[in-house]
Amino acid sequence: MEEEKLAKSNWRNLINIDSVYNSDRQRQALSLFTMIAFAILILGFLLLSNYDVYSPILSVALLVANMTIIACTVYFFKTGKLEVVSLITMLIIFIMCIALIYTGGKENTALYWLMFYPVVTFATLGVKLGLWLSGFLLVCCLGLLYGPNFGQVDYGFVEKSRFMASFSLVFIFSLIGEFFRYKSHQSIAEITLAQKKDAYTDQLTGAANRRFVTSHFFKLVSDNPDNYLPFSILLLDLDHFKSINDNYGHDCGDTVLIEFTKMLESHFSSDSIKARYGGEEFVVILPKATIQIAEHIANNFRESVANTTLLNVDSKNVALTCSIGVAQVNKLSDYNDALKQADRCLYKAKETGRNKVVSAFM
Ligand SMILES: Nc1nc2c(ncn2[C@@H]2O[C@H](COP(=O)(O)OP(=O)(O)OP(=O)(O)O)[C@@H](O)[C@H]2O)c(=O)[nH]1
Repeated sequence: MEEEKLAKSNWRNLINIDSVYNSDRQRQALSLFTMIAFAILILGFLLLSNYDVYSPILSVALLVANMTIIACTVYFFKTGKLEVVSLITMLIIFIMCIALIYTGGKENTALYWLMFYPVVTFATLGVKLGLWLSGFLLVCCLGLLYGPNFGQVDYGFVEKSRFMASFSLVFIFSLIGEFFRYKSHQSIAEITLAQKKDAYTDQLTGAANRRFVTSHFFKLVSDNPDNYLPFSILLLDLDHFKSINDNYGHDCGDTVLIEFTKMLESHFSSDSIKARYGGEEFVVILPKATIQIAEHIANNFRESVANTTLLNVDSKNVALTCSIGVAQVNKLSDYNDALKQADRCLYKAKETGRNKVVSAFM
């Protein structure tokens, strides 16, 4: 599609792929809460069966971790703030991991329990935050296992080195897995956006098509009615267009449609929607415009079409005009009725001589 043709088509910026991002968010939420369910059970079980063996520091850390993730789950269901909940949960589990290494857990087996941390952090927080939190835990492990003694338990040399090696591998593999998952998700999102834009674009003129209006624009209006309603519909139709095709050929007819679309783009404000509804029929939607304003704008446009050369054949200008029917939409459910009204007005404009604007207001 020519860039020039679409230069002013800011309707394309209205197209989004929220559904793709919502399904990724759903994946993140499902991962987090399934893992949380397991974590609550395991932490509860460990605490109940080992409270007499664990050091008080570890028992308190496990209890606080369990209470916090239960509170976070409740908070998520009340507010839907997934990112905040994921971050708080992983920070609390981070502190629990430090307490585990520091105290050694039951019979100094704490190190085994740390392996899950990078896997869960990358899956729930993504590459950047996963890198920060898991990387920081790796550094803390290094400090606690090989650094100065702050009262932490002593692990054997072989145990420490094997743990560091395997924990680093889990960290690196989790990072690689999440990085490429993120990259492929981005490509899928870009492909989906391109396909969606393509599906909503009229191939000949580069204007929006009818599907854009009924599938996408309607949703925008129902989500933000105050930004759009009331709006006016202009139904535009080129006069005697068939004779252009018959006299100058189909390619010339196509050129006229493209030039007419460029006129629509340049004449109407960038927040209005201009769509080709089929053949030589176009719809312009003017947000927050009453029928009186729309009728005035439509008349200006009709005049400028009549005064513009849309087609020049053998250095001769071919005169073209358009007829326009106008109607107002006060609520979205009225759209189809208003479109029929605009269609009746357009028919009247054609019947009464063409190169006219007829509005449902008159
Ligand atoms: N070149 C070209 N012609 C098209 C296209 N789509 C529809 N048409 C032609 O548009 C013409 C529409 O003709 P009519 O519906 O009779 O309307 P009209 O000649 O404009 O007459 P009035 O609307 O009554 O003024 C037909 O000849 C279609 O073949 C297109 O994409 N390209």
